[in-house]
Amino acid sequence: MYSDIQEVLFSEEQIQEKIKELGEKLSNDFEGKNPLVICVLKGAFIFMADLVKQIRVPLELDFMAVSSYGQSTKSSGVVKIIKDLDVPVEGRHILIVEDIIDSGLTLSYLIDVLERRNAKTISVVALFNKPARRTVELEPDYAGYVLPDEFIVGYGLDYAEKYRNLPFVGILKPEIYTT
Ligand SMILES: O=P(O)(O)OC[C@H]1O[C@H](OP(=O)(O)OP(=O)(O)O)[C@H](O)[C@@H]1O
Ligand code: HPA
Ligand SMILES: [Mg+2]
Repeated sequence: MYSDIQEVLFSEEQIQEKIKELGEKLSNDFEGKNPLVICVLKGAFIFMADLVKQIRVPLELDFMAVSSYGQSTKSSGVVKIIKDLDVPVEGRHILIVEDIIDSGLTLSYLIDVLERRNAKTISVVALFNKPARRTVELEPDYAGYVLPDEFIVGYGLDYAEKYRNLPFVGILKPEIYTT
């Protein structure tokens, strides 16, 4: 598994440092709002777990599973809801927790769904941002690291469902996905 990685981009320690900063900002901005924090599965599961521990105001959690990449390193362009939320979002302050914004298709689809369900406010926190690949205009309200135009894995992010359990984030060797 480790030998499939070409380069480590962000260590476990660097990621935790960034999450602390994000948690501090979010704690200030969501004071008194009892936000519904939505984890976009599967990719965001580790980020969500680490982030909420750094948000020091009352909040509620829910989970939604969406998928558009499947076995590929490029978006299929079709975002499918695999698991929907358990609770209504009407009138709620929503914080969407994403691991990565790449083409932007997943988030723009999710924001549209939540707007139609009459959420009061919708904010987005994304640990990684790959602006070079955007096909729809969209920026996170809270952003961690900007990425080069490379396919990354680890810390929840997969290629064909593998590598999610790497504690760091790295660039996958191109021969892994081109063979
Ligand atoms: O901005 P985009 O181009 O839409 O890419 C970002 C989305 O793609 C990945 O999900 P994926 O469809 O791979 O599902 P997964 O989280 O289960 O891996 C990732 O976790 C984001 O949710
Ligand atoms: N890696 C893993 N999953 C992804 C990526 C990426 O670079 N972009 C969108 N989903
Ligand atoms: Mg994926």
